[in-house]
Amino acid sequence: MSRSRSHIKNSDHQIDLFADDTTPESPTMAKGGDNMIEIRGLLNSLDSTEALLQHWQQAEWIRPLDVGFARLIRVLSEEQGEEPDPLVLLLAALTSHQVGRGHVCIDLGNLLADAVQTLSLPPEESSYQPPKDTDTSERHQPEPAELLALVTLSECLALLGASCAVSDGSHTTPLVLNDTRLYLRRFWRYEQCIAEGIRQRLALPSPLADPESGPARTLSRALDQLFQSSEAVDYQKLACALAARNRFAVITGGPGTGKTTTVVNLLAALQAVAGESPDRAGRKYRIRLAAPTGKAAARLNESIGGAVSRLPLADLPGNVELADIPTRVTTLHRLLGSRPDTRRFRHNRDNPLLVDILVIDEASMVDVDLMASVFDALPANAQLILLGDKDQLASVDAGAVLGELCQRAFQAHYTPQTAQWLATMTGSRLPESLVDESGHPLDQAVAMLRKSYRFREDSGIRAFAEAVNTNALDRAMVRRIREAAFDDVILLSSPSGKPDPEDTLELVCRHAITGSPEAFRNAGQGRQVNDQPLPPPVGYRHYLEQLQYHDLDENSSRGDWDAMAVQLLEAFSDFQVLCALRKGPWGVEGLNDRIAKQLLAEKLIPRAEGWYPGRPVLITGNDYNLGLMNGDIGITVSVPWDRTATGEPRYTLRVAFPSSDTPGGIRWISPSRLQQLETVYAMTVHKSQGSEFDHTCLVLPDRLSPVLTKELVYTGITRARNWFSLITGNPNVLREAVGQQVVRASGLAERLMAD
Ligand SMILES: Nc1ncnc2c1ncn2[C@@H]1O[C@H](COP(=O)(O)OP(=O)(O)OP(=O)(O)O)[C@@H](O)[C@H]1O
Repeated sequence: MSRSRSHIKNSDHQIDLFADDTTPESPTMAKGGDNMIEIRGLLNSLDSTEALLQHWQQAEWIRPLDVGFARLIRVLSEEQGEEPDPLVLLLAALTSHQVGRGHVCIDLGNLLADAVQTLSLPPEESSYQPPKDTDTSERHQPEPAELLALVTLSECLALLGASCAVSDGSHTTPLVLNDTRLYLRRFWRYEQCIAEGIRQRLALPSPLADPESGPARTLSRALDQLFQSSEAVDYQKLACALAARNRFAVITGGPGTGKTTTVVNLLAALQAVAGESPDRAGRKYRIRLAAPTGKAAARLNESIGGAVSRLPLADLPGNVELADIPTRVTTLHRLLGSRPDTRRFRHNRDNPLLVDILVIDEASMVDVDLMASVFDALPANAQLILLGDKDQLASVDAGAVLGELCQRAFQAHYTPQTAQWLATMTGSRLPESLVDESGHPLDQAVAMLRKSYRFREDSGIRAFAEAVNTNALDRAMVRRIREAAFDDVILLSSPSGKPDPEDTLELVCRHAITGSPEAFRNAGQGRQVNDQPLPPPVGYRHYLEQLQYHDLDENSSRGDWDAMAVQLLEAFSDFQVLCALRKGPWGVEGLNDRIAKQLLAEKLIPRAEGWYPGRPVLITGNDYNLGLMNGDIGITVSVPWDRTATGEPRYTLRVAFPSSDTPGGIRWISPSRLQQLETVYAMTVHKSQGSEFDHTCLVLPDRLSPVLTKELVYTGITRARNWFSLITGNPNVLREAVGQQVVRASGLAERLMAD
């Protein structure tokens, strides 16, 4: 079934063949010219298209994986007796490239309308010079946008539609075309699975839907006991009611808006309903709590215990006991049963999880692959509750599931029926602006918490984060921060007052050591949090001095060393430098190097390279044998547990990690056993998701790059619990960064809204 591709051999043929095309001709085509014909000619043969892809790979614009995928399409097509169209190969490679950039698919309309923006190619930091290859040195090697300017949407759709490597998903092909979205099959399937899992749960009837029913009355009584706020509208109570009614629900909110508090109350209310339900004969729900990373799980572990212990259990219907509300949080990988060397989990549709309710915290970090695995492993009628901050950076891997599901959360779009039900159940009347006759079923399952209980009204961290998030960061706000008008936020820049990279990077290093308390208002003195005095902000000197001056020795017990390591890890989490980039002087690599050298110069560490006491490390890949997860942080300590040949104690280095099994416990691991790690004086904002630090310093580079976005700056600011410092190589970069927003291509929201 070989097909000729003469229709794109030259533009005359193309115009004939696509005479009914409504897409306007591109200006480049209208201009015509030799160069255009030459560029177009690259799509005449498979070999020249493959050579071009390889050229882009050499330039590190696309990955070997992307070129390999295009080659696979060619091989599979040829096996079926079809010569694939070179344009199909090109689109296959670019779709794979987009997946590598976090997109679930490529929207061909957007691609052809603005290829540079859609693909981010060539990358802004690319310094590539074309190689002097004998075959290619004379030929112009076009950029993707130049090539794509010569093709039309209908041409792409027609060629993809005719290719044996592409289908609408109804049979197995490596590419799936859905309207104008082109997917790698795997990612189309993930999206299908998630959409199906949500849709099916939203359609399940709820015993709570009738406010007069027994279960609904129990829920209402429980909510009244659990929420005794005097506010006109208690959004936590509303969120709780809404999430209780649906087998799928999302609760989103900024830092400290009470997501943990709300979910604990929700679980108590659901157990009260179970306890009173004759169908269940007093059997409570099996509930599991999970988070995408070890760090996020540990943080929820810390906060949930307190919230559970404050529950007014005695006042609740249904004989709810403490043991009915879980306090142990596991990672999603552990819950699903990850296995080495395969992305398939032990729990799946053939071996579902034994759970009635699953709560996933920090759900913004869950990519489509993992989310699809969750739906695959959940029993069909199990309830799924996602918690997270919709405005944070999306997952590192493809997808922005939480963000998409919460696209309409701010306006809520509750139907009058939902508003009435909520009023009956909670006694709170929703503002009219949140009610919408044409609200969609998904809207009825999404709740947004709108009041921060962690940050006071006058908090700079809160004001700064809100301004970034709502596009309200103006000069006046920046001036206020610069002039230390807030207690908790400072903006530091080059002492010379001009953007000077060397000066500013020096400043970052000095700040990283002391935390610059003197730069904060009143030198950071005199603040109180929950009526307790708050110590001033610190830098890395704080934990390194704890390590230098500890008084343990060979006679100290393992328990003493564990206790010291717990304190050390806690002290380390009091400060963290965050940055946007990985490479270069403003990235993790450059900053780690510089900060380590400065710490060495100050004699806080004995050397700046290799392993040494005090070296903090971040695990960058899951290691199931050691039980370490991507994102875990450990600190290197010299311990006297080895023996010399004569039996004398000998000090060797071990890395202390918080134990994931025993709260407050420590695991000591020999550095030689650790595989994927990096020093963590500086950490990317991406890696910091799910973590919080008492004092966070965000370093922005002196030039804009595509990774610098509003979401990144917001996520960086909201990692700070009490103190936040911003250091920027160029003040304009902050303004420009918050003007850039992450938009990830995906069809999930549209699929769910299409019903
Ligand atoms: N309704 C409320 N009234 C008073 N204090 C509250 C209320 N809800 C939450 N808090 C307090 O606010 C703080 C933050 O609450 P919580 O940890 O539940 O928020 P969160 O949204 O989960 O925070 P994070 O951003 O850390 O995930 C806690 O100290 C909690 O006790």
